[in-house]
Amino acid sequence: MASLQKDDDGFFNPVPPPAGSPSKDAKKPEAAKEAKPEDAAAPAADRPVSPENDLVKSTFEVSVTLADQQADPNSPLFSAKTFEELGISEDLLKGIYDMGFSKPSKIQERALPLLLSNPPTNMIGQSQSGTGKTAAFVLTMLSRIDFNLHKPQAICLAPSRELARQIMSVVITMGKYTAVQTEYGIKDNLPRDASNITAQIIVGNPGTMIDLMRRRVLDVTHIKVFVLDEADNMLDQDGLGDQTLRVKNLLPRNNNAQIILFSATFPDHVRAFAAKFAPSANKIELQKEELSVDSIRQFYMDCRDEEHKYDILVQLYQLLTIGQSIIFCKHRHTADRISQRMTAEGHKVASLHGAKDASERDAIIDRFREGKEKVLITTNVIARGIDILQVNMVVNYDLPLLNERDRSADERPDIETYIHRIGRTGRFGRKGVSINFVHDQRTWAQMEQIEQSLGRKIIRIETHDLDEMEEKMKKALK
Ligand SMILES: Nc1ncnc2c1ncn2[C@@H]1O[C@H](COP(=O)(O)OP(=O)(O)OP(=O)(O)O)[C@@H](O)[C@H]1O
Repeated sequence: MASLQKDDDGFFNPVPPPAGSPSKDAKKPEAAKEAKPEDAAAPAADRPVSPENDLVKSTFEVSVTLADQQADPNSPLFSAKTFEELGISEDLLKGIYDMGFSKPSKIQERALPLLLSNPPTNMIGQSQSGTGKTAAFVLTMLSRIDFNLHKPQAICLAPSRELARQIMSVVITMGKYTAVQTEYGIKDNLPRDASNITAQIIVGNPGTMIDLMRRRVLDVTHIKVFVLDEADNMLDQDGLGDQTLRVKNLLPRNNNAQIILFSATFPDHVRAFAAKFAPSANKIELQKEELSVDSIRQFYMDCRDEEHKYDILVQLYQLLTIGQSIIFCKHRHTADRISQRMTAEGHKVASLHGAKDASERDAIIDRFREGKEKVLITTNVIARGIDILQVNMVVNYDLPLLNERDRSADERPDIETYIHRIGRTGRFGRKGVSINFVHDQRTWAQMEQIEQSLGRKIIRIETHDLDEMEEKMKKALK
């Protein structure tokens, strides 16, 4: 939890367009309405695929089945409708098709008509990781603002700097046929003596947003839409809850902004607060057993001790670098130490956490996004929201525990953070693998609790049999 709170810092760096960002003249795919499997592969073409490489190839091939998944009523990617039928403006439709989207996902199909209807109604929306929630709230912000009014009209808050930058890149890409103007509410983006923000959409972190509002750099008189991405985390009293509430309380008393909360998880202890925060909201909820995505195969490896965990990670290096991988540790110093050791032993890895300065953080995530680094060793700082399609493996070097959120002695696993961490792979129908390292009775029991909570089997992989390991991975990614 500590790392999540400390994310709201650093310097502004321009966001590179997301990998595979649209070409200027791109049009709606001809066969969008009746996408054939081959057509569906187009959105994934941004990934650096080497055809001679089995694992990457199989990950690539899975995207070919996207059209099938979007036609399966049981899939979270299913939709019976087209984007045209959801009431989206022409300019925004062009932006969407430029991004290679041909059909909405389930959450987009269900949420967009509710989000766009008048009078505006609040929304609490839940959908599995990687199923397209960002597009739903970004399209709402872009649909509701008056482009002729040069005042802030939509605020979007996210828990980390990295996620705010990613959301902004979606706003810019989707809104490229509109006259939208945007500004960051992330630390050190604006000079201290900045005057009034005239941009319409502001995306950032709550600490900086409070500062901008208090200093009246951010005039909130005209705010019509207020979005919380990763809303359960943004509202959690053990997380960013206080700061988020302060942002809301700084909006004018009579302000009727549409409040939109999205997340893949809404644990019981934040549900009541969420309902108070977004009164009379339309609600889209998941059942407990729907929380984790089928396309992510979950494994565990039984290590002897802490040192053995490191050895196994090194042995896994070849598999980790076939696509891209994210390794989650509990502490920043663990992430740094592993990264330094592996680097000294000749492996190419990067580490990212909240203690690094912001310009460095931006450079590290950008390099990873561009595929220049293949292995990223990190903390919970990027457990949520980060969308990098080519990530096909996540390793929980340390399992996430509740005591990282509330600094208590609570050694139970943090199920929500686990769901978000493994959700960095298996994005929008792609296959992915997660591996948990356990090394003693305690961590074993914690993993069993995760297994029980999610109602899913976590499969053992032997630590001494690299061939078996590779075999299982290949099968999982097929
Ligand atoms: N309709 C669509 N067709 C094809 N791709 C889509 C569509 N909607 C979203 N995507 C892509 O799916 C990926 C996942 O979307 P997004 O990041 O919005 O997921 P999310 O639901 O917010 O996940 P998380 O809970 O992890 O934050 C992105 O790469 C996005 O561009």
